[in-house]
Amino acid sequence: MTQDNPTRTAADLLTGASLEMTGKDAPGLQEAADLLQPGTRINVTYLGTEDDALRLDGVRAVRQQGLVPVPHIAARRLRSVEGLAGYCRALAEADAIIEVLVVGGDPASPEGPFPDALSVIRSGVLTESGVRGVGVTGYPDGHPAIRPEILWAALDAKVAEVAAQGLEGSINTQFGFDATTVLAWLEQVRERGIDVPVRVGIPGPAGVKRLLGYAKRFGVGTSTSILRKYGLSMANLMSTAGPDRFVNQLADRYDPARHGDVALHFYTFGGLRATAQWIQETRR
Ligand SMILES: NC(=O)C1=CN([C@@H]2O[C@H](COP(=O)(O)OP(=O)(O)OC[C@H]3O[C@@H](n4cnc5c(N)ncnc54)[C@H](O)[C@@H]3O)[C@@H](O)[C@H]2O)C=CC1
Ligand SMILES: Nc1nc(=O)c2c([nH]1)NC[C@@H]1CN(c3ccc(C(=O)N[C@@H](CCC(=O)O)C(=O)O)cc3)CN21
Repeated sequence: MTQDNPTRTAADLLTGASLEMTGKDAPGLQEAADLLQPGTRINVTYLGTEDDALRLDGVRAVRQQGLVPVPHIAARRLRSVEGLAGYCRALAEADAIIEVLVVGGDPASPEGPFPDALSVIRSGVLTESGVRGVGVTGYPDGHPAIRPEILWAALDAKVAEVAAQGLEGSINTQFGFDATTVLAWLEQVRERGIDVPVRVGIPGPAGVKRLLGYAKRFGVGTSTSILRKYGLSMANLMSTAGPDRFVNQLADRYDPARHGDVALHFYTFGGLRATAQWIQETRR
């Protein structure tokens, strides 16, 4: 430990952490809200299994709790420009168009006019709706269907476009289980000259079976050694695994000079209260 690189604790790193929910988690948010710091950002996903009405339920629930909604927009799921504009209008009416996260979207081919996040940002619809901040995604583990050089080029282009529109940029990463991979990826991001804040995605405490299922679905690395380091037991699928070790490792080795502005983002996978509780206990 040197004076210009003081050791951080997990509690330090948890300041300003954000959480993620789906539209149907709206009732669950009520049970978690009392555990969250005022002003906590809550992302509301844009799943193919939900519609705008359900997503808006989630967004409104966030507002009702005095928290800050960060709605997601999945480019490839949008059917039309009007559909995007309509969703943005509804968000504005719900006083929820402060910051959005634009993701590519999982459909193998686009369902409408937007093949990627960049085309949504370029459309100008977001700025016309009054958005001030736009987040984009990052992939410390890579993406199963997209080559790394494509991902890096897309990241450069999106961050540049967001800045050119005078918006506040940020990067939200896919969840992962390996702090070493995340730190190496952060160094690469900064070496490219990208200096926007990064929210490092991690799963909240959840059942092992569920975590592994989502990891497989989204192409997140789960080698035996990574899982062991994370503290997740493959031998006990019925157990629960929390991000304790991951967050401690990240806090130990985080160096602002090399990794830049970093916060944490929790994928709650249906466990909003469990995650909120974990954050509260770890911040103590
Ligand atoms: N929270 C969430 O919902 C998250 C979703 N994702 C998913 O990761 C994928 C990539 O997203 P972004 O980095 O925002 O990409 P992007 O929109 O910036 O696109 C980057 C490049 O990959 C291509 N691409 C995008 N999605 C694709 C797909 N599903 N299949 C094949 N090629 C695709 C695009 O055409 C473009 O060339 C998307 O499928 C996105 O939904 C990733 C992280 C979190
Ligand atoms: N490529 C990619 N696509 C995504 O859609 C995606 C990611 N990555 N990374 C993580 C986030 C978080 N995601 C999710 C997906 C589903 C639930 C969810 O709550 N699902 C319900 C029902 C699904 C089930 O029964 O399996 C649940 O109760 O778990 C939560 C977050 C989707 N997300």
